[in-house]
Amino acid sequence: MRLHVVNHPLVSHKLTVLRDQDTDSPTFRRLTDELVTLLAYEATREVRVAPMDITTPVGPTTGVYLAQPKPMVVPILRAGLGMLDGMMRLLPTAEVGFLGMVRNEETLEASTYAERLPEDLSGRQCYVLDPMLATGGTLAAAIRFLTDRGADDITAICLLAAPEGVANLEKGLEDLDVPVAVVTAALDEKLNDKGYIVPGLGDAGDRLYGVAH
Ligand SMILES: O=P(O)(O)OC[C@H]1O[C@H](OP(=O)(O)OP(=O)(O)O)[C@H](O)[C@@H]1O
Ligand SMILES: O=c1cc[nH]c(=O)[nH]1
Ligand SMILES: [Mg+2]
Repeated sequence: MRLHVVNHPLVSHKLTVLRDQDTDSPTFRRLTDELVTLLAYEATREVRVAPMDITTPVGPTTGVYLAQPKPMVVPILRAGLGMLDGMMRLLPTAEVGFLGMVRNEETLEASTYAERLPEDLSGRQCYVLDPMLATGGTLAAAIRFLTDRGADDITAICLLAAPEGVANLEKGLEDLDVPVAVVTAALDEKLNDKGYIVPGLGDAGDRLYGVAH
């Protein structure tokens, strides 16, 4: 598994405001959107392209276009939905599939409550969107779900990651014969005893959309 922590002053600045407990929901949503677009630029570095001949007003040349099959963008509900527009701004022709997952706040086990994805993802590059990589349980299950359907290249975009979650993910996917990359704006210090990222930003879903329970 490849971990890429995007090191850029604009990313750090936006992330600082995002983390601030006094940042309200509308601002939190806008900053999430902006951060994702910046992270997506790095995350799509290996997106598959094919050569294409075109003619400019001055003469012929060969460029590239996004290869078929189209990339699949997979936001993990709820919080990942806040990252979708920012991603689609860079990859407007991608397809979108949805995974609804929730972490049990007592056991920290992730479970899937909804899915809307093609049965066959053979040969598809998938971009998973989830702001928080905490214990890694949610992302590990999501990646396994996609590779079980044939996805052959997975990149996850997360706003924040915890070292424990990265290690768990690496271990949990050891047997997987599919390249996996995680692109994040920051690798934080640790998890607290409730499985929250420290210093983190709190509950991403609640800060985007309001308290769920
Ligand atoms: O790495 P993990 O320990 O599995 O935790 C991370 C998950 O927890 C949060 O989702 P949550 O269960 O709060 O659902 P929500 O997005 O609906 O708020 C977050 O959005 C991730 O999906
Ligand atoms: O810090 C955390 C951990 C899991 N989910 C969140 O939204 N935040
Ligand atoms: Mg939540």
